[in-house]
Amino acid sequence: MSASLSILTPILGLFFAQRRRNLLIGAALSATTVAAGIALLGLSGWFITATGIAGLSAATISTFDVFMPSAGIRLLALCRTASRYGERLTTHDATLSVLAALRERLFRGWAMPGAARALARRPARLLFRLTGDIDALDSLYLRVLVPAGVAIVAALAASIALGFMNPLFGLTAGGVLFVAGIGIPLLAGRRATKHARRRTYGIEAIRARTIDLVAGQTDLLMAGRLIAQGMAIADADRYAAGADDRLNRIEAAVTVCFGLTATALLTGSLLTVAALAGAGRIGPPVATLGILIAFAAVEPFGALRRGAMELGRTLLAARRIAPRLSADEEAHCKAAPDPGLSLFLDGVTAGYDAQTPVLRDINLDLKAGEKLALVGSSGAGKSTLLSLLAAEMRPIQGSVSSLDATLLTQRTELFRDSLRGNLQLANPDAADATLQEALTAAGLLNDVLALPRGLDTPLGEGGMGLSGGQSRRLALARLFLRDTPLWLLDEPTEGLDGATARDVMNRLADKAQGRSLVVATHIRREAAIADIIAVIENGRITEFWRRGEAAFEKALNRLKPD
Ligand SMILES: Nc1ncnc2c1ncn2[C@@H]1O[C@H](COP(=O)(O)OP(=O)(O)OP(=O)(O)O)[C@@H](O)[C@H]1O
Repeated sequence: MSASLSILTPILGLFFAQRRRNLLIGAALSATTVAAGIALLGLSGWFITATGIAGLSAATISTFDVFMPSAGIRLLALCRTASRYGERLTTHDATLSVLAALRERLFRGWAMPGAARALARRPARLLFRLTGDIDALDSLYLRVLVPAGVAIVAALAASIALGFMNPLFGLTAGGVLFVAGIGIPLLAGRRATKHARRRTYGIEAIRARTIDLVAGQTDLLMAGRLIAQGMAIADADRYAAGADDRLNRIEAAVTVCFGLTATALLTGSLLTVAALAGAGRIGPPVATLGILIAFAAVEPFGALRRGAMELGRTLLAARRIAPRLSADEEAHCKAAPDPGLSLFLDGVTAGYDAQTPVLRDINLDLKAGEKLALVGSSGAGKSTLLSLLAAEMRPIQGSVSSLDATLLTQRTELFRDSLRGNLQLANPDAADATLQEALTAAGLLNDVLALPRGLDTPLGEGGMGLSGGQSRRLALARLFLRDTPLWLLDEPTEGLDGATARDVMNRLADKAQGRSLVVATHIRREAAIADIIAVIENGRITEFWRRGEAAFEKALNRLKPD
């Protein structure tokens, strides 16, 4: 368990690094609320009993001071209300702002090179990290740490107060409160971890399968798998519900344990104060005070019940998020090549798993400003090489260094946003004039100006509302807005008609002047832009020709004609 708790260290570090003052003030106010509540209940009990006894005789009725205790009760009541209000304000504000910062940090991590591939492979899982896991962390401070701290303060305060009546009484009550109050939530947290993890996986599966059902409805229907997919969702639902059921049982067991502890403590306290009062060591008002203090000291432990259940979920969330927090950002940054080079690969082996490398022993360098075409049959490893250069993946062996690069993938990724929003992804600060310049270079400005809302035209999911050619030109305009010294293009004109494709390539060649370019292609018109052709077969570079060499033209002529 201590190993599990150590997982919380980076998360706690983040909490306290960001809003240390507010979190500490919140915890202090929380402890004040509980201490005031215990004192209020104890003092009220003492006051009622003492007043009743004083009223029994005419001699004491006139000397009994009712003003001080009642003023004390009013003060404690006010203090409790004010500190509870202040605590809610401070702790919730601090927690929410820490979580917002954490969400931003994770999001930035996933916007880095390398993350797109992971996101594409496990979209549901990563979405859950940003939503469910971060939400689970808000329990860490509010429902686990603060209640645990407050419960310890309450146990200490009760132990000291009862210790004044009888040291053994104080020690025993404090011991029971500590052992049960902290032990039960820890045990429950430990038992809940497995089920919390299952519940999380179940919910992830429900989300992923439901998205597949909605997005792939037509394909599923054609393959006769629609009902099977529905059943797969029901399976995931049953799995999550089973885990939920186990968690509810654990929660119910915690409630029973806390109830039994509270009853045992109260019974013990009642018997102890009765014995002390019987022996004349304390009077009836102090006996009432003792029982009520024990009664009030149990209350904060009730709040830990929820925390105990959340502990499993929180530990799991922390375990999943912590590596991302400690992952050094430089790990994803590529090394820069020697001056004068735009990229340098030395003995590179790479692949999607270490057992089956896709690229083997690749040695390649490209001077700054040179343009390289990667050709080879389908599945040879061209796109994989581009991913390596874009730092989307890391080599299994060897080293890769390249200048800052922009990757234009085979698919045009357009979002449900305005045309302007889709363009500004490449350069969030770009003004309309810059966007229009990029659109002109991509040959799309006239089409955009013909639209009634121009740059404000909303696009549907996946760029719906634009033709294939227009979408590709929009992707091109986005590339032009990225002023990086190296552009990586994966079949940039695939799927376009000949005239549009030639136009796109001319515009690309224009804009690429002075930059380095690597284009993965099967088509002659795309490779024709290059100074060098590298042929990849089965993950190895088998040929390497420079413009001017006879074999360069031969290699070009082997490609698919325009
Ligand atoms: N995300 C992935 N996970 C696992 N294997 C992959 C992944 N992407 C590609 N591969 C495999 O890696 C090998 C090389 O694929 P890659 O896409 O690099 O080839 P390519 O030369 O670009 O092909 P094409 O010309 O058809 O685009 C193929 O066997 C492919 O199945």
